[in-house]
Amino acid sequence: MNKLNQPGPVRCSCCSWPGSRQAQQDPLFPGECPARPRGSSPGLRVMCRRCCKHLWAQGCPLGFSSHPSGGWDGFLGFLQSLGAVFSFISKDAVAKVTLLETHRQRHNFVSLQSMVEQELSAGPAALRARPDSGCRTVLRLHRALRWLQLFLEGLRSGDPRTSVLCTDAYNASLAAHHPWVIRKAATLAFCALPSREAFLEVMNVGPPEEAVAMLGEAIPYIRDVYGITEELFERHKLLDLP
Ligand SMILES: CCCCCCCC/C=C\CCCCCCCC(=O)N[C@@H](COP(=O)(O)O)[C@H](O)/C=C/CCCCCCCCCCCCC
Repeated sequence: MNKLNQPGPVRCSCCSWPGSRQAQQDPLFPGECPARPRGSSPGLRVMCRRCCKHLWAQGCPLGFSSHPSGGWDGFLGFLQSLGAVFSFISKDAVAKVTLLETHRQRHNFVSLQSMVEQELSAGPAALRARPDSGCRTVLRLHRALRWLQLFLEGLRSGDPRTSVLCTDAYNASLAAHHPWVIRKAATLAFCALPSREAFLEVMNVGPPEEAVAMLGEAIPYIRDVYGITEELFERHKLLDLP
């Protein structure tokens, strides 16, 4: 039976995220993530989950639930598997995802858009004064997503120097928003990154050329997700939340 005609929630066959009613009624809703990788790497499953533009744009509950069906757990596990040198990064990511998940459950947000609307309802000044708002937390992860996009584009290009790729991606995205000490610590950590082969292998989608092909499919979705968030935050003047 067509997934759109099924009673109950439609689930992405890739990540099992249950689509919202709005998403289910949308003829564009694919019922599965178009960036579905063929392998089972937690890191890439997460990338895939997070990069389904339909789910994100049309009702994915913020798109970064830490619930197993939400996807972040896998990526964070991947980050943690990189070792102690990356723990200050993974701890920050875990803290931010946990905060967002708490907000999502408390307020029943069904989408990024609904979170922005709700948090702005008290006025922009009140939102700017909140150190724990969902919007400022999403903004930090949104900037990290830009890093991810640039880094994966570099990996796909064939350049074997992962540390250089990572540093360049960082300098073109997150670095401008970090104090000196964080920039130094991040740049040092990047020196400990595994090789390009190891990255492609951990994606677990087969030989390197298949992993590269999968990146070619997934990166456009990352760009879309980034663009959707950027446009939303720009429209509401939230791109410089302190
Ligand atoms: C809406 C977007 C959803 C999806 C986003 C997915 C992005 C996945 C990419 C990377 C995961 C790492 C997440 C790191 C988040 C860093 C956020 C940040 O900028 N935090 C700083 C500011 O926070 P506040 O103090 O204002 O609350 C914080 O000071 C930073 C702490 C740690 C250093 C962060 C360095 C980030 C380097 C990112 C590269 C990750 C390297 C992984 C190697 C595979």
